[in-house]
This record gives sequence, structure tokens and C-alpha cells, in this order.
Amino acid sequence: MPENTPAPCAPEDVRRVACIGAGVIGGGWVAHFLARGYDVTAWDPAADAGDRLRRLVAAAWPALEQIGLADGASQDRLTLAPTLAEAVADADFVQESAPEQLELKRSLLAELAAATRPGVVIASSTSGYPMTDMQTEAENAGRLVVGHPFNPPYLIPLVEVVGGEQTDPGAVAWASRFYGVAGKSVITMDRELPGFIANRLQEALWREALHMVANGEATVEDIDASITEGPGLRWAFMGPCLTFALAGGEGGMAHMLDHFGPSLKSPWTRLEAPELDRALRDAMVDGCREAAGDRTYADLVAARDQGVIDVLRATGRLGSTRR
Ligand SMILES: NC(=O)C1=CN([C@@H]2O[C@H](COP(=O)(O)OP(=O)(O)OC[C@H]3O[C@@H](n4cnc5c(N)ncnc54)[C@H](O)[C@@H]3O)[C@@H](O)[C@H]2O)C=CC1
Ligand SMILES: C[N+](C)(C)CC(=O)CC(=O)[O-]
Repeated sequence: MPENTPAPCAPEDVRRVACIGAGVIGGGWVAHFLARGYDVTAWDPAADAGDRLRRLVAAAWPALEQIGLADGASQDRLTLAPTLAEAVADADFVQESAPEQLELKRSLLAELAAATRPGVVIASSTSGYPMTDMQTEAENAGRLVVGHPFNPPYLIPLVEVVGGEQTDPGAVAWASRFYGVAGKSVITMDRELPGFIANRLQEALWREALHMVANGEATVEDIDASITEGPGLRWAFMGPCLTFALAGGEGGMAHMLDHFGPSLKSPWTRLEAPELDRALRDAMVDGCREAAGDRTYADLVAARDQGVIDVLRATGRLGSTRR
């Protein structure tokens, strides 16, 4: 949104959302926006995208009914557009969720900025590219922001919002407000960080998990249990900083750092990224296959969705509906 071009509508007045790219995340966004009572237009170039998308939305719908649909919410309010231009023509907001390839994002965002009504904010779901690197080919790049979701976007509340060097701060503010209206928990960042905030944290954990599997120090199952039976239980409602402040007893974070700081410094600094070679890839794939056992992808999605709903309910955070 260039400084002098007002967005076509206020975040509260958005009626139609366009979702570009309808895979795991784009499809999850479609389910979220439909459940929140929006009209949604989706576009994806894959031949089987329509069937895949309708399957994904149908599989998500029982979970969405459980947490409460907005008035008028319906899977019938999804339209599959034959072209990108038709998908965005009437959109009040655009969420791009195409594959994580920088050149593809650059040209797609340029195409979207050209096809979308002036001032409409366009958000990318990228899980790591800075918007500065993605907006290089677009005219009207001021309305391009990152809106980074978490899988599945229809249940995990967080979205991280940040602009690039050419982004108008008004577009960042508009997107943050819109996501809030649409039922998301928003963290608005005032500068670009590789991996934003949550992925930067997840990447550190993931790096160590890959090291342990590569070195045969822990199995995939051990790693997953170490989180689900341990710190993961606390992290669902109290973040890593406050939980560690409690590790310092009544002395809080000050005692925790004075006590454990020196012994923690070595693990903070000793490890580098492991080589993701064929053997490590296969060990991760085989370990996950074993951990899944007889459960299909659909079984695991249903179990994950129910688990997230149970945690949200238990911690009093089941979202309220939009209208
Ligand atoms: N999978 C995840 O857990 C998360 C992914 N993301 C981000 O979301 C984006 C999408 O990732 P996924 O949904 O996982 O990928 P995916 O592979 O499941 O889906 C990508 C979809 O984009 C479509 N596509 C291919 N070329 C396209 C184009 N030129 N324009 C529009 N669509 C196109 C594909 O047909 C496919 O349906 C990426 O930027 C990724 O980093 C963000 C958060 C979590
Ligand atoms: C795997 N991933 C890096 C694409 C994951 C994310 O970006 C967020 C998430 O859902 O954890």
C-alpha cells in the first residue's frame, strides 16, 4: 500500500480473500478463512489442485466445527479460479503460499502486484525469505508483506508479520490488524530476521535433532518423546523464557543465569549445521515412518488437529469467531 494509496477497505471490512498456491499451507489458509466466514478464491497451477484442496478443507472442517464456525461460514463459499488474474480480481486481501523457491516467489509476487487492485495488501507465507529479497521485481512493492503461518494455519493461531525495505509501514499495520480480525495471534516485527522469530527458534532445535540422528545419539522417536513428554508440555502455555525463570526458583531468571549460564555457554556455541546427506535424510525418513506405524497421513492430521484443539481448550484459548 503506497503511502498515498489507501487500501480499498478497512481490515474489518474484508469480504473476499484470494489464496494463491493451495498445498499444505495454502489449503490450510483456505480452510481458516472459510471457517471465519470469508468468501475465498483459490488458484493453483497443478492439475489436481482443486481435488486436493477440497479434500484438505473437508478433512479440516470437523476440527473447525468443533472450535466454532463464524456465522455464514461454509465450504461452498470457496471458488476455484481458472487464472491467477481472476483469482485476485475482486480480492480484498491476498495470501500467497507457493513453493519456497526465491525466483518463483519474486516473479509470482510481481505478477500478483500487477493483477491485484491498487492498495490491496499481498502477504507471503514464506517460512524464511526476507520480503526485501522477494519484492525486487514487483512494481507497487509497498503493499507486499510476509505473513508467516504455522501448520495447520486453521488451528495454530500465530502469524508473524514483517515488511521488506520497500514495504509501506501502513501495509504491515493493515495486515497485522486484518489477521487479528480474522482470528489470528499476531506478532508484528519491526525488522527482518532470517527465519523470523519462531522458525529461528525451531531451526536451533531442528539442527540439534539432526545432529543427534546423524551421529546415532538418539532415534527420531527419542527426539519426539523428549519434547512431547518434556518441555513441549510447558511450552504450550508458558514460553521458554518464563519456564526457565522458574528454573531459578525464587531467585528467578537472575539466579538461573548466574547458576547455569557458565555451563550453558558451551552448548550455545559448539555446534554447526549438520550435513544433510543421503544417509541422514534416509534415517529421518525411516524414523518418521516407524514412528507413524500403521497410521496414515489422514490419521496423523486428525490426531494432530484434535491434540491442538485439546491444548487450546485446556489452556482457555479456543478462539472466538469473527462475527
Ligand atoms: N509446510 C509448512 O509447514 C509451512 C510452509 N510455509 C510456507 O508456505 C509456502 C507453501 O508451502 P507448502 O504449502 O508447504 O508447499 P506445498 O508443496 O504443499 O504447496 C505448494 C503449492 O503451490 C503450488 N504452486 C506451484 N507453483 C506455483 C505458482 N507458480 N504459483 C502458485 N502456486 C504454485 C503447487 O501446485 C502446490 O499446490 C512456502 O512458502 C512455505 O515456506 C509456511 C509455514 C509452514
Ligand atoms: C517446516 N517449516 C520450516 C516450513 C515450518 C514453518 O515454517 C512453520 C511451522 O509450521 O512450524
